[in-house]
Amino acid sequence: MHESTAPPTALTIAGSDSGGSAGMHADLRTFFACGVHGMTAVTAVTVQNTVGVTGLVEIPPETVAAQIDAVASDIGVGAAKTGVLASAATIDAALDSCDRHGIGRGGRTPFVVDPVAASRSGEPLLRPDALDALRRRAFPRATLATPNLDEVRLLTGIDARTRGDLLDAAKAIHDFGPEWVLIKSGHLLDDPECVDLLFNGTESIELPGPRYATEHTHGAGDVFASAITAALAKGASVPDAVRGGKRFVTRSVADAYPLGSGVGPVSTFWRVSPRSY
Ligand SMILES: Nc1ncnc2c1ncn2[C@@H]1O[C@H](COP(=O)(O)OP(=O)(O)O)[C@@H](O)[C@H]1O
Ligand SMILES: Cc1ncc(COP(=O)(O)OP(=O)(O)O)c(N)n1
Repeated sequence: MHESTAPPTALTIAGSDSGGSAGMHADLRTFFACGVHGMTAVTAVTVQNTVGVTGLVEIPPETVAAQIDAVASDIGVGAAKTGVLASAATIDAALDSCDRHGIGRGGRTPFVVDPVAASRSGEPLLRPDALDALRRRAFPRATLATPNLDEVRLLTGIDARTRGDLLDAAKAIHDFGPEWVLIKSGHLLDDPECVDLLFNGTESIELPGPRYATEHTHGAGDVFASAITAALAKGASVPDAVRGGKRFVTRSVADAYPLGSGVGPVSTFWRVSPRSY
């Protein structure tokens, strides 16, 4: 009998998107494209398409924890990331399980906290009580936190409007306890480029990238965090994983495609089926 070696593994603790553009769907497609076996702990089911989110049903917190326990105890988790965490109760249950399995700072397994708070069309994906739980439980365990500028505003009150404001934003998030912080610049619409900032309390690294004139960027943040998580699962350092993730998401935005009548997704299959360049 032929047995091959198992690939690296990564876990996403996230919500589903019925439209297939964001959330755990984007995460799994990115893990696949990066050669990593993807696993899921589903936190919420969203009713979502390219126009917006019209419903969200939370999975019971104990079921979220049970999913993490099931895959960590049997398959093993090379790296983990979060997406929609829904509520304080889900964050507490998920972080208790992560603690049991050495996921996050102080453990063996790198942990990327993407503090998704709302859909791009503005519908909340997080209960208000979850913001404090993110600060109290999730960030102190994070190897890397990856907020966008709306999430920075919600979590810190800092309203970053130019590239020059990103370091203050990174410092404020870093104060909550993650080892590294990645501030994403996609929402700086007046900036001709998309230059993100990586910070660890002493070192700050700029991640340059072009800004493409496309409205189809649904799922960009999920794809970025998942590509980073996949690289961490393969053993990359945080700066190398983030540089690789930036290349991956930039190419994904370059190949973004229209879908439905609203905002289309970034492409996660450009390595298999490239459209541009
Ligand atoms: N129009 C664009 N062209 C190129 N890169 C983009 C564009 N919009 C966003 N990005 C990049 O996609 C990644 C996700 O950024 P952002 O949109 O800020 O996060 P989120 O999807 O969580 O709101 C970042 O690396 C950002 O620089
Ligand atoms: C279920 C679900 N999870 C996350 C998001 C948000 O996706 P993200 O990539 O962070 O942001 P946008 O690129 O869509 O702005 C979502 N919509 N649904």
